[in-house]
Order: sequence, then C-alpha cells, then structure tokens
Amino acid sequence: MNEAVTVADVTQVYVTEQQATLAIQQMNFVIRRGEFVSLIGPSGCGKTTMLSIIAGLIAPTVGTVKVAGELVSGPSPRVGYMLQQDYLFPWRTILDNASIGLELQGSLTGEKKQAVLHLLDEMGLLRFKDYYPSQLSGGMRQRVALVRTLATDPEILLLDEPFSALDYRTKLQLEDLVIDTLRAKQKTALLVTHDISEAIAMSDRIFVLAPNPGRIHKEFVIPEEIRAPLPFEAREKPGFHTLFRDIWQEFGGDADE
Ligand SMILES: Nc1ncnc2c1ncn2[C@@H]1O[C@H](COP(=O)(O)OP(=O)(O)OP(=O)(O)O)[C@@H](O)[C@H]1O
Repeated sequence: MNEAVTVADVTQVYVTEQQATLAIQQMNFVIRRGEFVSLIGPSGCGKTTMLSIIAGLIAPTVGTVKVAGELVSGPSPRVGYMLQQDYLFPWRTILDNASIGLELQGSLTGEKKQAVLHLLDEMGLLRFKDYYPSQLSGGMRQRVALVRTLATDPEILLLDEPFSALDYRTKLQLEDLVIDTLRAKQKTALLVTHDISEAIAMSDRIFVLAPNPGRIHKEFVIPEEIRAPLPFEAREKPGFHTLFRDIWQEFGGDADE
C-alpha cells in the first residue's frame, strides 16, 4: 500500500440557520507514503476543513477519505495533528506534556516513556524535561508539540500552520528540524500554510486551492533542481524564485497589478 491518504470526491457543506456554505467541492487527491504535501490558498478555501476531514474530526457531506487504505470514520492514532498554537498544559512538565497522547491512549509504558525522552533529546529539549511551558520560548514549546505529535507514532502528520506564530529565525530553524525528523522517520505529512516560500522549501508537491467553492486549482511538483536535504538550502537554489512567482500568480497575486 503506497497510498498514505486517499481523498475521493470529497464535498463539504456547512449548514447554519442563516446559510449553507460550500466549503469544499469535489476534491480528489492521493498522498503517497513518505511524501510531504502542502495545501496553500487564500483564506476560506477549505484548507482547515480538509485537514479536519482527514483527521476524522468532521465527516464529509459527500465522498470518502482513507488513511493507509482504511476508511476514516473518526479520530485515529494513525493521524497526528500539529497546530499553530502549541496547546501545552501550563501545569504539566515538558515530559508530561510530551507524553499526554500516549497517556490518553492508555499506552504509556516504560518503553514508550524512554522513546519520548529520546525524542526530546533529538529536539534538543532533554534538559528541559522537568520545566514548565511558561519557562520555554515559543520555538521550544512548538518543538514540544512536535514531540507530543510524534510520540504516538502516527503514520501521517497534519500540520496546520505550525510555524506561523514563530519569529522568522525560529521558523526557519523549525522547518529544517521538522523535515529532518520526518524524513528520518519516513513519515507522511500534509501542511497547511499561507507562506509560499515555506511550502516550496519543505514540500514534494503543492496544491494551490481556490475559494468559493474550495477546490484544487493547480498542482505543482517541486522540481529536482530545487530539492535539497533541508528547506533552508532549498531556498538558495536557482529556480526557487521562478517557482515562487509561478505559484504567486496562481494564487491571484498579480490580480491588482
Ligand atoms: N464550522 C463552520 N460552520 C460554518 N461555516 C464554516 C465552518 N468552518 C468553516 N466554515 C466556512 O467554510 C469555508 C472554508 O473554511 P476553512 O476554515 O476550511 O478555510 P481555510 O482555507 O482554512 O481558511 P483560513 O486560511 O482563513 O484558515 C469558509 O467559507 C468558512 O467560513
């Protein structure tokens, strides 16, 4: 099974007392195992809705989603979710925050706790394991959130603007750390971002979405000449800015020129 995520004919309509909103219309795509794919597009084009459907948090009005060949019918340990905010519990230590997913699953064995400590070590956080979130910087807290997401060993990670609240330097460092970690662990990831450069630097493929109704407008495969071991290096490749401009135009970037 090479397909990590299969989205088939997904349509999502939100109905409120005032109106019905066609948030997503007939979306179809496949993410292969180990791939890093980004969803970019203007506000309201259905990016978060798509992640919520893949995560099993909402059932699509029409269509199906499979994760590793299994129909998604609710939240599953196969899928990990990382958000813009770290949502760490202030009264729990870093180790206890990082372990909470395992604890909630009732699977926090001694062996798993060692694995969490190992992940904290990989993220440069081991010496802070007994600290509380308020004692850490925003970038460090987001690294704890990444450890918490990886601790349950999900097959696919859904990343909803996880770098957008960070300062620029921290954001670039964390992008490198995430890619390095996910590639080493051969994880599949779907990133939602408003940052075209970030999407190009991190992804294998990019879907540009369009709004009203939310749909896939265009797919970009990142060419070999732009790929690099780490996103920071990809930003320096010749061809990076040409691709940026191509995507910007599809984004409607030149609409007011
Ligand atoms: N719970 C809801 N009830 C009603 N309408 C909703 C709900 N959630 C989202 N929508 C609508 O569905 C559309 C898609 O929203 P969604 O949040 O998925 O877009 P997005 O691309 O993630 O936007 P942003 O970039 O601003 O986060 C929007 O028109 C939004 O107003």
